[in-house]
Amino acid sequence: MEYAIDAINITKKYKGFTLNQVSLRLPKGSIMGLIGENGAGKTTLIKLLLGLQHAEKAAGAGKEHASSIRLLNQDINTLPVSVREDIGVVLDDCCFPESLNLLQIEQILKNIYKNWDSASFTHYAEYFNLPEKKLLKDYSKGMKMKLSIVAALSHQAKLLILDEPTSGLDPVVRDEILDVFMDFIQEEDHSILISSHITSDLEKICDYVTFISEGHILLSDVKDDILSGYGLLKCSPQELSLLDPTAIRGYKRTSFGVTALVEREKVQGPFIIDPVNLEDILLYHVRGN
Ligand SMILES: Nc1ncnc2c1ncn2[C@@H]1O[C@H](COP(=O)(O)OP(=O)(O)OP(=O)(O)O)[C@@H](O)[C@H]1O
Repeated sequence: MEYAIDAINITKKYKGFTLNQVSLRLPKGSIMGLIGENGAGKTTLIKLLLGLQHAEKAAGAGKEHASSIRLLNQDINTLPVSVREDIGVVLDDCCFPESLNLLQIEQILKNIYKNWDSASFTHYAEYFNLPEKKLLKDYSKGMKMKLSIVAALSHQAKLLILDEPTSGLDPVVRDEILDVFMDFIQEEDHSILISSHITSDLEKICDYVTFISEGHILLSDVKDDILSGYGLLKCSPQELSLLDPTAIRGYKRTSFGVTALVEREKVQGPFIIDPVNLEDILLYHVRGN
């Protein structure tokens, strides 16, 4: 399988936080969602992938400690400018000068990107109803986010890396943005990594999902396999204690007994297991006893 992102054993240490030997592989042609609680390490991981932060040197000499980040088949440390242009980035803060308007920003971007596509920029700016003459400082939060997305989509990128591109936006705008991402992914060599707290957005568009918590990857797999492989089991504490412990990923006490996140195939017996969503999976992994 070819990977748009192939990151192995990435470690980053801050005071009080370690992103610990994280690996992440995004198959070419697909969308992966990155889900985790506040402070889980999503932005740190994204910045490492983009080379905006540097990972720690590998701990040992052996192959099992080897660490590398490859984007579009190139090592991040030696990424040619031409490949950098193939990566569209949206970070959670808008990085354009506030004193400029849309047209002035386009002039700057045109000079930066060799593959700049003015027609695409105009198309997406119109699609998102972005005013041409208004200064950026007078844009709403949603407009600024849309502008970042329009820019990322206008230099013929093959890989989009998006840090919370729909956070703080209303459902209508989010839906418009998700449609644009779905459109982008129609090209078979296009791929997207997207982090979000809005798990329903990720549930709509992602092929793969990676859960991260406290600097560790909890789970990374095909979204449909995750959703069909896990379920919520309501039972008594006694029944829970009889289950294979490895089947239980977390549980909460309720007024009726307990509700547990379980791996369906490891549960024997006449239990009814309810379907689960991505939010439940994160909550039970992180907060379930
Ligand atoms: N430059 C930095 N210096 C020190 N600590 C940092 C730095 N950047 C991030 N951290 C710490 O790393 C941890 C992970 O932060 P990160 O921003 O990656 O989380 P996140 O999953 O993106 O969170 P959120 O969902 O709130 O945006 C936090 O404890 C944060 O304080």
